[in-house]
Amino acid sequence: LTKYLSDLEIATNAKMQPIMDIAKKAGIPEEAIEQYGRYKAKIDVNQIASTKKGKVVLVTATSPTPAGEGKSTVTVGLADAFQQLKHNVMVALREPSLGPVMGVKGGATGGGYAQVVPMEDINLHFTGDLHAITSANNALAALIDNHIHQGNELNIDPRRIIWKRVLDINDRALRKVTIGLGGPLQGVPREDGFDITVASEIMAVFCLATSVDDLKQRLANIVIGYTYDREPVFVRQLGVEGALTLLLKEAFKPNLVQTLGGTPALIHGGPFANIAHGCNSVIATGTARKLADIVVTEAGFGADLGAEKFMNIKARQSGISPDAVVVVTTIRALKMHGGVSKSELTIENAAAVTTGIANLARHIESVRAFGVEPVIALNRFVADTEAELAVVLTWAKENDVRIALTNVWEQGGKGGIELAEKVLEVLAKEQNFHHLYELSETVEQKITKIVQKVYGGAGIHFTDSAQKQLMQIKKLGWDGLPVCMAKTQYSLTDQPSLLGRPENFTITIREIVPKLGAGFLVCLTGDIMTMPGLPKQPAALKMDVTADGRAEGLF
Ligand SMILES: Nc1ncnc2c1ncn2[C@@H]1O[C@H](COP(=O)(O)OP(=O)(O)O)[C@@H](O)[C@H]1O
Ligand SMILES: O=COP(=O)(O)O
Repeated sequence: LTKYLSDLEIATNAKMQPIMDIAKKAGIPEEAIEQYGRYKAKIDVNQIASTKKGKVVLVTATSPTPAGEGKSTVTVGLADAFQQLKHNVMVALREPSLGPVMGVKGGATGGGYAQVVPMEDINLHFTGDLHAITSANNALAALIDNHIHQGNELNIDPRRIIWKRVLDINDRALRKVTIGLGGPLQGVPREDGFDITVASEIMAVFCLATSVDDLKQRLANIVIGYTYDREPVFVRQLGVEGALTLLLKEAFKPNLVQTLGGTPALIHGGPFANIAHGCNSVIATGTARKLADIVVTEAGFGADLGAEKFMNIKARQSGISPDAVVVVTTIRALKMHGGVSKSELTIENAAAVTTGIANLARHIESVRAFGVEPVIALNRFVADTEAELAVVLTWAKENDVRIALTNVWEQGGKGGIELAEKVLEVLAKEQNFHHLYELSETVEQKITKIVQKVYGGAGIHFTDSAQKQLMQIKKLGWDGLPVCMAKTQYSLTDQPSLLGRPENFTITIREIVPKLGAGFLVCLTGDIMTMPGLPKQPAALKMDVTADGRAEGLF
């Protein structure tokens, strides 16, 4: 195989335009731009007066392999293709978490010649937003424990605090901890635990808030736990929503960078889609819509996760509904769903593609359940053979689904022209977007609809503790909220090893966590973890800094 440059080498060799030129291209007024060096800036959205509402193209995927199937790559390449076709286009992406960067999956800045740059900055500390979110989350945790230590006026039951600390690193050793040890001066001992920052409700609030004031109100509404009388305790009762907002107000401004093709890109917020809602911030997508005729954005993992939550949570709260949906799939993912082991995914196996295409079919049906027409982006890898590609291209034609063989990783925007043309066909038609459920339906009905119409399963089961939590949620009147399913990304079921297109299965809800600041109920299924662990060979092992100060091993 031809020696391909790494993502980092391509990004490092690229000649970036000064961010002020990118901002000008995007139509952002100078007074709105707060530069962070020559190639990054934060945008004061209050200085953008435009009332335009550009069309939104949501990029999702089929159930992925651990490496991911190319949503970020296709998002960037498709936007560059629209730009080559002379459309006024912007990208809206989530910010990478250091969890996957140092762990299994790697970065989230696309790949090959379809990347956002400067990829090294974006994949590491960027403009500090994730650190700000971590600090705000942990400041709240410290303020809760201090309240208890100083006399516990609110009568908080230390055994029923649901607010956890966070860290933006995969660290299984922190999943369950005991704090306050060492005697009366060290606080009040209790069990605690850490989630990864991108699972924090602060991240969700940050991504769903429409203004600083809305951010503050949402922070005030966060439930941190319950009193000894089982009454909920809100942040506002601690009187710290102002401090938390102060810690977040600069981070709350979306970040402007560029693609390798010079397309303006806003990157802001980064919730995972398996344990959180998986969409970049409303303020970034909303701002991009004010500036561009077409906004290409993505939601995490497969259509059963990020896309479902985009439709039922982000679109419902923000009014930003998709005008087209791109479903990214790959020969390797379909082979995996056709029963091929991960170590053999580069070996030709058209028959396995034929079997695994059932997973793609399921996701196409799911997108159509929301009244939006999907376009398949068959993201081509060098190992793909004509016979394997033909299986998918033929299936799409026989099933009347638009499809484009997409080569943006190798060619940048040029490799996405056919995809852009197919998406433009959909954008030219009125869509009949609708949510999957009404908020007035019961929590059980909402989850059942997702299981049946998106996962393809039969029904749901609540564990005893989840049943008790549901009863309390109903008693407190919180059951009118949408649900945010926390489920494995590998399977349509809650069992990671059940691939392909399982049917007649039940999803088990083991815990329900009310997130009143974000405005949804997180329903944890199977063994999903909100603090992932590092793998045997973390990506960190390949990272280094050369003698002349250059990064190495960043993908
Ligand atoms: N066509 C392709 N050929 C080779 N590598 C690719 C291709 N598309 C994506 N990749 C690589 O696969 C990984 C996952 O891509 P990414 O766009 O991050 O997926 P997702 O956003 O769906 O998680 C990245 O390392 C990216 O560089
Ligand atoms: O939340 C997960 O997002 P990716 O699919 O981009 O890894």
